[in-house]
Amino acid sequence: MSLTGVSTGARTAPFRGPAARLLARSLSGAGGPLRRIALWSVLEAGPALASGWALAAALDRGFLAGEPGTGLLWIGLLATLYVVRALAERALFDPLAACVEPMRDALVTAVVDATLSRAVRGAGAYDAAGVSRMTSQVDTVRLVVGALLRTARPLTVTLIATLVGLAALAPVLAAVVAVPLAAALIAFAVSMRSVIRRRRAAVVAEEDVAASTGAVLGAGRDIAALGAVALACGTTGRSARASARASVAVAWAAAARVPIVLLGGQLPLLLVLLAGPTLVEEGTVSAGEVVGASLYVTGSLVPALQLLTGTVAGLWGQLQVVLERLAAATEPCEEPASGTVRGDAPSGYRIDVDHLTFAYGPHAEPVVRDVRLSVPEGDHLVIVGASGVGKSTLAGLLAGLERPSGGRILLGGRPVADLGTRERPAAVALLPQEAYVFRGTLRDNLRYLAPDADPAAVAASIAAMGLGPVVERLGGVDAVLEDPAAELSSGERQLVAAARTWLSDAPVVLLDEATCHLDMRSEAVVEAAFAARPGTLVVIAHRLASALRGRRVLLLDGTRAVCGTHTELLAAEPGYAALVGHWDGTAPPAGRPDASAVPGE
Ligand SMILES: Nc1ncnc2c1ncn2[C@@H]1O[C@H](COP(=O)(O)OP(=O)(O)OP(=O)(O)O)[C@@H](O)[C@H]1O
Repeated sequence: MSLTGVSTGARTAPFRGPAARLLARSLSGAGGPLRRIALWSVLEAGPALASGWALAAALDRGFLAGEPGTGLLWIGLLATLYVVRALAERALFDPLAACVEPMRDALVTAVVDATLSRAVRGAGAYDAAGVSRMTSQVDTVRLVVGALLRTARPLTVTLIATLVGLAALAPVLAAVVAVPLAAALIAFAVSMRSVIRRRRAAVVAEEDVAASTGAVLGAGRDIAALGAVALACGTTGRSARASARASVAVAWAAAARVPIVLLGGQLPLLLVLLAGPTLVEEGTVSAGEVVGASLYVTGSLVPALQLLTGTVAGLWGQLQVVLERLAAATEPCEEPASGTVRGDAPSGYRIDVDHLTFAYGPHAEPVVRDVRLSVPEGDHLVIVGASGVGKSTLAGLLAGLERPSGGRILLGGRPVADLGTRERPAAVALLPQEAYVFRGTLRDNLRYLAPDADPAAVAASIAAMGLGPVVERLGGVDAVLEDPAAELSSGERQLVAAARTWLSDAPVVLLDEATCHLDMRSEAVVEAAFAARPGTLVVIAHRLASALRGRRVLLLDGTRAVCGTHTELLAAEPGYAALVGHWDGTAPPAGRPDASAVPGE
């Protein structure tokens, strides 16, 4: 099983499709630093280009020709090139950082954007653990790209410079080296397919271990109570063994690359040494050129091939797999109805709930079952019920955030779930428990749903919510909230979010325990302000006082939805009386529920 749902199929070619596009997108602003890196790489290539050539000259024109001073001069030149390379390597760190750090920011932004837009559009559950896992994968990409720029780049430069240097020194020896080297590079490219396939399988297997271990740890008490320890251990053990097998397969793929170094590095050296004496005798090459060619092979080619088949191959495979997973997770989801109302716009804002049923999965028990309800324009309805009975689910359905599994909800005659992403919050404002105050001024926060609100309207919303002391403490509505989570308490954040909703034009407001962090007095102020605001108010209550303030109460008891006034429900519904008793400890008097209430029948 893959946690991110990425296929483990046979797609093995490196950097195609979404993974390549994601990498290109994240590096799109790095043109300048990449050009600087390329420039410094040319200087870095000096020793690889000139080492064999300088050594051959030192021997042929210096030490072997009885001119040790000239020989030393050539050796000195080579040493200078090494110093220049060291300086170039040092200068590379700045452009490297300028390349990978913005890339990390771009990837994190893409991950968070995709997760938020999926959650907002209802295309997937909000997955905080997934965001955390993906941001750690982003860090892996940053580290691997940084490491590849430090290894693969000089490696490529070295390979090219070595071949150029060798060809300039002794073309015949260059030909001897080039043929097995080309064969080795082709074998390497082919082997990378299997490396990436095996590495992908290893990552998926690791995720399986994490998932199965997490499931077992999360249900530890249940497993112990069932006496199913052996069964649970068997499951996680199988995942662990599969992961170990996948890791061994990766190691075999790495080991299988050793012959590539023998083919592309050691064999050319052998050929140069075998052919050298004959070529020297024929006068085709000098002794110094044979030694110089050997230095090109042993000093540059063999280390480069070792680096290529070891570190670089591993990093490349890792980058490919991680980018694939990030690309799958950050694929944009479709914008429903391009933010417009499908079909006709709602006429009015009466809510009609007809045989509404909703389950969180195709095989799950319905949380909301066959509910019928009418909420006329301007109503003040309070929804109550035991914890977990489905109140928030119903609120989400009324706000059009969830689509009914059966039945329908009409707002002004139009299915609320069909409203576009812009019209929906303008028609139905859902204020949940977790108030979100974003970074910026208080004024921008308050006017988010009503960008045209004038200062007087903003001041009215502040007064209506009793937010004045908070605004004063922060230094006015234009004070910038740098870190709202730290600067405001949970209750203050709820007040800001409430004022924002109060200021909006939404004709229907749903308060889903939106005042749970306020004291009773502040909660009364907020609910009274919303009740006095034109439009419909639906409150999910967590206190008796909220139920008492409503015009009607809808009781969810898990099997039915019963609607009536507080007095009527108290009289006729033992479940409601029990809830009220739980809230304030009083015994319910007798009475009769509202006959017009529309429970599931
Ligand atoms: N996204 C979800 N996926 C699956 N099940 C869910 C999801 N959200 C809620 N549930 C389940 O649906 C049921 C109803 O949850 P809901 O939050 O609507 O109840 P509630 O009455 O609002 O509870 P509370 O008063 O504790 O907030 C619960 O059993 C809950 O575990």
